[in-house]
Amino acid sequence: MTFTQMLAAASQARQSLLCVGLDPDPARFPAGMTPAAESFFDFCAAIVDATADVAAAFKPQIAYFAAHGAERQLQRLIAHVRQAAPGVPVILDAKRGDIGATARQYAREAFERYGADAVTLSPFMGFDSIEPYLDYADKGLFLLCRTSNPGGDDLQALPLALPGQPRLFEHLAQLAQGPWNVNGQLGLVVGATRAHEVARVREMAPALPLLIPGVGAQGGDAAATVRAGWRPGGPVVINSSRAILYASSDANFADAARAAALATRAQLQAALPAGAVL
Ligand SMILES: O=C(O)c1cc(=O)[nH]c(=O)n1[C@@H]1O[C@H](COP(=O)(O)O)[C@@H](O)[C@H]1O
Repeated sequence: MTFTQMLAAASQARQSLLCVGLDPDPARFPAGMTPAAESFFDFCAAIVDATADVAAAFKPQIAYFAAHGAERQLQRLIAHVRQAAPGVPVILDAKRGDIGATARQYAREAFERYGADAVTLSPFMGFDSIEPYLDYADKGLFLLCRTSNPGGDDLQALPLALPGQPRLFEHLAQLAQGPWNVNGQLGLVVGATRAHEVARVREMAPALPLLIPGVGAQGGDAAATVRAGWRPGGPVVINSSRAILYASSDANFADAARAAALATRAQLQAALPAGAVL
């Protein structure tokens, strides 16, 4: 099964477009939970258990683990997702990008060490920095395209001296939809804070899966994002991390996370066109 098929099956089974982001910040752990390495697993596993039937995907952000030496906890967590939410894909958010020889090591890290189903990549170094990941033909590769942060404008919005003068992110969407997508593994990251550009990316890349972060804590418009990005045959998965993880800082944090995830899923579903089938 390819990553895209896996994502579609999970999205259909859970009637959900929601990706639950796993960004464990010890400064925000609930009362009574220590910042010890084990807590990274305990906290995230509780969130996974509470949202296992709501999430179409989980997206652990590797820096939140690696910065605290908690890589083993990330490995345990991904194994836990397999048990608690079978069939739900894990998107490892690593935003890697390097020369081919080094990229090969990053690919091995994502897919062999962690066993992720997909990874986020920075395409800034060009196609040969993506190529080593293509050897893992059943895995998904989400290329940063039009990111949610304000500084995304600095480079991504620059017009290129190419026919039609596409902006950098538009050109990238074309490459990912076309010549770079040799195994059909590519998807794009587009920020929910830029709903009108989600629509533009969808126009340039009608069939690619879109990973859309930026709802919740970053204030993106969840409904506008779905309307702009979802098409039959053009899947989307919309990530929310902090708004779910830290919905409560008390002992009831997992129940609060579940409530936040259910509310977000409902909001995303309500924005689908009438008669849409996931
Ligand atoms: O690739 C990403 O996931 C990503 C791309 C982007 O453009 N913006 C963005 O916020 N992200 C990630 O998505 C998550 C957003 O977290 P919240 O703002 O807490 O929902 C973080 O893990 C970010 O690193």
